[in-house]
Amino acid sequence: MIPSPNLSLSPPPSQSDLSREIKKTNMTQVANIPIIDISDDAQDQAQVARDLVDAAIEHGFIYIKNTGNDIPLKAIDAAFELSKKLFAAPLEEKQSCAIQQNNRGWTAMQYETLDPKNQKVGDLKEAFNFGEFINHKAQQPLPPSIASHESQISAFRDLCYHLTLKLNTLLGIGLQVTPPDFFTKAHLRTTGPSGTTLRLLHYPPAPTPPPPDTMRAGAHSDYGSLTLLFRLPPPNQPDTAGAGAGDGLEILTPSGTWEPVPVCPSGTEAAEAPPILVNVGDLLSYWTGGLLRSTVHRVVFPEGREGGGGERYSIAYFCHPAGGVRGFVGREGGKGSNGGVMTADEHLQMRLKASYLELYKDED
Ligand SMILES: O=C(O)CCC(=O)C(=O)O
Ligand SMILES: [Fe+2]
Repeated sequence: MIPSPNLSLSPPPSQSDLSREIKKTNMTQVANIPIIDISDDAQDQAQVARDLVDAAIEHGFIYIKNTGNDIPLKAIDAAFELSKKLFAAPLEEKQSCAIQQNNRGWTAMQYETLDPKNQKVGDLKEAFNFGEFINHKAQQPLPPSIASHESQISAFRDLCYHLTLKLNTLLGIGLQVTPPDFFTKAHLRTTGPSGTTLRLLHYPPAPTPPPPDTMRAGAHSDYGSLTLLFRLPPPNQPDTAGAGAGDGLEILTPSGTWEPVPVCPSGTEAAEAPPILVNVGDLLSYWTGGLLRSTVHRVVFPEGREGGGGERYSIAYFCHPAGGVRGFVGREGGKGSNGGVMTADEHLQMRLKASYLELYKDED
């Protein structure tokens, strides 16, 4: 059953144009994404749900206060340590786990092109995708340098899984879908295997000057329903405002401008850990008739910025509904096996084919 979100929901009033203009003349306008605390069960959950939905409608991006209640801060630190270890491993080790059409494994520098229509060369990044685990065991080869951390990776995936279930539940409540747990059920592991992927990303230090026509990650929207993004603050640099704002991640605004998304937005500078960034992906946007916005984003070289040009690590958790769930009509016009409506898996395959030209070169 396809949910029918309450389309009479109207976006919250946006910041006045005047204040935007004033800010623009003084400094880089950073994205005005709200910070929401979903970790405090004593809060009015209906209100938290409405706040989440409002942010998902207006921005498609939401900062989740990182209190450590949902994902212990130590687990995030340990995941970054693991990522550094993995990417520092010898090339042959990573090559032995090269990405397959099941979207699992290592993608070399410039192997993926997230914006194939506009990019002349692939993204200047490498990544490692972990697909679903079964009984805490990876269903794919792991590089020897991190093989002993299999249970740690599985546990981190589980923490992300539970956080996305919580977010899906709140979005269902906030949108008043019928039944309210519609999104949650579609994402339960018991509903079936899914394309959900934990992805470690490594961007090498930016060359000076950055190569022309090259992006760290080309402009794209995410393929799944929700994405969690963990980032590290750029060293030695406040990233909240000014010419050096952000770590290179930018979102496309409805007016067509790019706005940096700081790792530590204003008000969180003193927090023990940066907030977790959540964004709506294409599937959740299609499911809600476009009400929730799947915002286009990219990672640029920090041109003219003092910090952020060094090596960069991030961790993304792409949450997908069970692969057999139907109901997706892509704006790309892809056709599913039963006419115009795709399953979650069919949609994922369509998107992977567009960004991994080499991996699918032998197919039509
Ligand atoms: O590395 C980042 O900050 C963002 C990466 C991203 O958008 C993606 O992998 O989909
Ligand atoms: Fe993305």
